[in-house]
Amino acid sequence: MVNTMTLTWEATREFAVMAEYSTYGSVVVLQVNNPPVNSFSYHVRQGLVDGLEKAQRDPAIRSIVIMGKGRTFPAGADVREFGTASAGMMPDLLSVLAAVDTSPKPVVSAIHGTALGGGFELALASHYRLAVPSARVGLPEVHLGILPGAGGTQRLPRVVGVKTAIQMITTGQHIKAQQALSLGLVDKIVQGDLLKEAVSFARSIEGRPVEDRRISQKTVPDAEKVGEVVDAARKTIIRRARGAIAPMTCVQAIQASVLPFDVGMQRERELMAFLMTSWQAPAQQYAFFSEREVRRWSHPRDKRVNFKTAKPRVIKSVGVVGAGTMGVGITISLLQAGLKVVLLEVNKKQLDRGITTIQKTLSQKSASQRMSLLTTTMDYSALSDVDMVIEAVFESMRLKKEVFKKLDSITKPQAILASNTSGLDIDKIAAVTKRPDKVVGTHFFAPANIMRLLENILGKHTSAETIATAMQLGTTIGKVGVLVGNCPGFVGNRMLGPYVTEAVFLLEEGADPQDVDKAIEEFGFAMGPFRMGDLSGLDIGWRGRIEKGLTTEQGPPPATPPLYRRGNRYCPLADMLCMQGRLGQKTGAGWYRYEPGSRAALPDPVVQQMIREYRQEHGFKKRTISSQEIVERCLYPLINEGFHILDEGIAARSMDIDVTYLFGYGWPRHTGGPMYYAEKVVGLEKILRSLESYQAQYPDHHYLQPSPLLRDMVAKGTSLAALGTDSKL
Ligand SMILES: CC(C)(COP(=O)(O)OP(=O)(O)OC[C@H]1O[C@@H](n2cnc3c(N)ncnc32)[C@H](O)[C@@H]1OP(=O)(O)O)[C@@H](O)C(=O)NCCC(=O)NCCSC(=O)/C=C/CCCCCCCCCCCCC(=O)O
Repeated sequence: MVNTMTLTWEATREFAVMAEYSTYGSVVVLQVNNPPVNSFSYHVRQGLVDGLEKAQRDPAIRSIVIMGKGRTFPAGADVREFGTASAGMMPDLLSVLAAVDTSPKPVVSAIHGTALGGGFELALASHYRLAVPSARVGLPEVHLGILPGAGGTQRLPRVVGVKTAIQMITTGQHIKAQQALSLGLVDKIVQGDLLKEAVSFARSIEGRPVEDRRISQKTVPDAEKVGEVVDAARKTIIRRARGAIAPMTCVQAIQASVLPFDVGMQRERELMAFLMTSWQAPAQQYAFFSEREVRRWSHPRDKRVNFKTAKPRVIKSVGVVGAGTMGVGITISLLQAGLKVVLLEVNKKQLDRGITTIQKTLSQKSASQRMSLLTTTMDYSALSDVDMVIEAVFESMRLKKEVFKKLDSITKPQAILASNTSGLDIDKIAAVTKRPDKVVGTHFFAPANIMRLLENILGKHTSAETIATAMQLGTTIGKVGVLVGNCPGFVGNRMLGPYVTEAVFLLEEGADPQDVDKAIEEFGFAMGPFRMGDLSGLDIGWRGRIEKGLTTEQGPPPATPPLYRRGNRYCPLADMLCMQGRLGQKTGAGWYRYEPGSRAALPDPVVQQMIREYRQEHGFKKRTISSQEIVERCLYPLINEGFHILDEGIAARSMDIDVTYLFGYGWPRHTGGPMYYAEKVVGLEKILRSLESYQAQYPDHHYLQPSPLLRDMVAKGTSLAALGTDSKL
């Protein structure tokens, strides 16, 4: 704890600057000035307490307004301070809010931008709340692995009731001003100049008693139903949490809001301490900052490939080639961002289907405006004037080369040509054009209008300007763009290879698809590998293996040992399903069976029988495999591949890999991503020893062979953070 008496004049001046004090007659306005989001770092807290004390001392002051300067009302605690000495320095946020709550002079919070977390808790501790129509409020702490620990779990239910508070806090949703007004969370929506309106409002309530305005003194409206409400919510919250502990801990804190305020606050504090000291909170905070940090991209291949120096081209119109699932999803994303799109599809039926889906998906309100940005065509010459083309045709090198040749001859010379390939060699595609510097991979994830990840692939000749443009496009359309290098499968799908391979080997040894999926889903994935395969279509992988010559439509290539391909162990079970026409959900059967019109994966005795016969034929003895082994056998080889990827410079930093998995593959956020999980949760040495031990048992499973980088890091005690290029430098 720091004794404020010892602080220098310099520091005192800093407090004042971070919470500016101005008077308007009888009204004091305290404006938080801590760009970019006015978070409550230590100096802001001290500035607010100083300002409040000064206002109380001045008899001419009769009311106080708190606002944010610049783009927003405070967006919460300064998360970068968590775990540092400044976080514990007094005054803490709780004492700032206590000073607001107990102020004898009325305090008005005037909200613009986003009042989030501690920011919204400050507003709830105030006696009145005003908001501009575009403002949003919410308590999103659950996404950072914590709870609203500055009274949010106690004050919110006193206004909206336990049921709505549970809903708001466990989802962390942001609420628009109008809805906040109808829930009683703001008192008035003000148009025009917020400062002027807030000062005039503050004058209008001067002299009124503040006691009945204190939310802390109210009781919870649905207090008598608390047990019932919690019981009803529990199952859904636990299912949605997928192993994250924060959501149910938030509920426990909200439950305490029916107790006297001080008792509830004490309970909130204890539960906050529990979460703050868990391993999940730092993991989720790492995920929050990594999502933003990947915007500061660079690549070891070329110094010019760096966000600081590379300038993007301006993109106003985009051509999309292919109106299949991916092309349609990409088109919707582009239209929603207000870009002009020319959608090309050579098959008329497919084009019509695509247009119908686009129309249905765009929100009713803006559909006609967005649709006016769309031109559809079957003729390549309609692409002659676009600034960029994204090709989204079937995943075949031959077809992609054909399309790129056409695009190269038709589009203007400065147009950027992007391929939505999920793993094909971007250099080979670029090689058929006369502008390889303007060719880039833009790997979207299905459904492309929903999934946030955009994996941007840097080819051998891709220019810094081209990659900057692809990264910028991602931001424009609301994606999280990650820059990666070119290799089969890039980062995401390359790491998926060992995961899926090992999952299928587990079937040989005794597991059923549902055993593997259950263990992986209990770990926190939304879907295990077999349910995921059925959803995406088993033919995608099968076609890929056929293209690589690993199998044929009729079975193993001639003169191939059944369980080996090119010297590596191979399990043909997935190929066998495809040969029977079991391609997943779309054919009503894959690893599971599906009732017509249902997506529920049902264990299928036919598959179980097929696996049994296969084990018998190849001499595998069924054994019981624990969930722990399933998780380790599937996830450690995936992580191991991440080390190969770092070693080869395909990803510049481990956080690029983590963000890829968090936003593209449903890796559970509370574990931080595969590389973070390996280092901070399990420990690199344990991962290495497990791989070594499994490799000793299965010497011909080549994915179990530990990466040289992993071995080296364990030997030297190096950390992943020390490996990455510090893009901020
Ligand atoms: C919507 C946003 C606010 C803005 O979005 P956008 O405009 O897109 O901008 P971004 O790119 O997201 O952000 C711009 C930069 O700002 C950085 N940023 C954003 N928010 C924060 C923040 N809260 N802290 C720090 N930095 C922040 C961001 O990284 C960007 O930086 P850069 O440009 O990349 O460098 C959006 O940003 C957003 O949603 N932000 C998060 C909002 C949020 O989650 N708020 C809640 C924060 S947590 C909180 O408020 C908690 C309050 C309770 C504190 C209780 C204290 C008492 C505890 C007592 C118990 C003690 C236990 C002790 C146990 C122990 O340790 O012993």
